[in-house]
Amino acid sequence: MELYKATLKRIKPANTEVAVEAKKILDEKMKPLGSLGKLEELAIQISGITGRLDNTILKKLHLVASADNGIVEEGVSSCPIEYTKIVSEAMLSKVAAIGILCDTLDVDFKLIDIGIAGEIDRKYPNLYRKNVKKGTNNFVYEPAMTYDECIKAIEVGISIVEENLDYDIFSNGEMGIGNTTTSSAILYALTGENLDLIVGRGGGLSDSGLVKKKKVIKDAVEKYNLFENDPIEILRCVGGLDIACMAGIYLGCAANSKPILIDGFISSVAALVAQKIDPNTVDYMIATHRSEEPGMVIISKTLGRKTFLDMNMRLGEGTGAVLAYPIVTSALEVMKRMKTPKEVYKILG
Ligand SMILES: O=C(O)c1ccc[n+]([C@@H]2O[C@H](COP(=O)([O-])O)[C@@H](O)[C@H]2O)c1
Ligand SMILES: Cc1cc2nc[nH]c2cc1C
Repeated sequence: MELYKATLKRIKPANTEVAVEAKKILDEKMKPLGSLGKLEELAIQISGITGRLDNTILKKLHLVASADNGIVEEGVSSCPIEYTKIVSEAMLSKVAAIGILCDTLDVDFKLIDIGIAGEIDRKYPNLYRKNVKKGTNNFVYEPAMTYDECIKAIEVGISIVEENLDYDIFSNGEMGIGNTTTSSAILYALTGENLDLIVGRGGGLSDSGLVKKKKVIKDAVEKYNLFENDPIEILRCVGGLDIACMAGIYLGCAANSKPILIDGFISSVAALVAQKIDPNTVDYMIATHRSEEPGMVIISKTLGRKTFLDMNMRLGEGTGAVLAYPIVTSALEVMKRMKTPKEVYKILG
């Protein structure tokens, strides 16, 4: 609880003066005003985040939070429950998508067991063993976790960012069968939007499964009286340990002036939780790809951040976020290396 409270005290808005200065520098380059579109926006945002005009991304860290969800007992996922553990190990062994993308794009990768039900017996150098609980409770019958468990998972996210402050930029993702149900429930409680616009098929749910998924979400949000409730109460009643940990990662990045790339649906819902805890956290977040889950439209509107990749992806793991690294890196290189017309004339004699 102490780390959570102390971190909230340290979160400040990004530096708008430096962002304005960055825009001025970009406007002077040899190009029509604003013609590099999103690349310019990214360079300006990152300048505001770090408070510097000479940003280089050398070290990139991708964090995946893995956890099981008790709500899967209700038949809300088509995926085998043991996949949370098996796919997590596949990621660590670099045979699942995210391990391969991180390898390809020179991104360091660490996985956090924040609540996997099974035990990972093998040794992995990049595994954080921070299990708070062996999967959450089924929220149909009781809150997914206690207040203390929820704060503990958030604090793990914060402390892992703080252990890795030698990195220039972070990204996150998750693995957890059933987590499109927990994230949809949070999104519903936070926004009160139409359930049909929020709830999707996740890993590939049947028609009858989808009806059940909407019903358990609606019933739980009403039962626990979550509309307009405090974000921690929403998170602990119907959320997941993976989402709590990612919310902590966003808070940790904001408190330490580090940019963080958001991934798809679940990672974006965790971003909304962090936004609700402190709206200034959004200054440090970079939305990347539009997941195919239907609720992404409402998330973008609520977060006020537009995605720039549309790859028809809905895997999770942070795959969309990691694909954005070359674009973000390019934005900073352009800002640093492009010249003004005067400089170009001088160079070319
Ligand atoms: O990130 C996304 O946008 C996304 C959309 C749909 C599914 N997923 C992944 O699929 C799993 C959850 O699906 P489900 O149907 O079990 O709730 C979980 O491991 C997520 O990483 C991820
Ligand atoms: C195979 C598989 C891989 C995943 N990676 C993230 N979520 C996943 C869900 C499934 C089912």
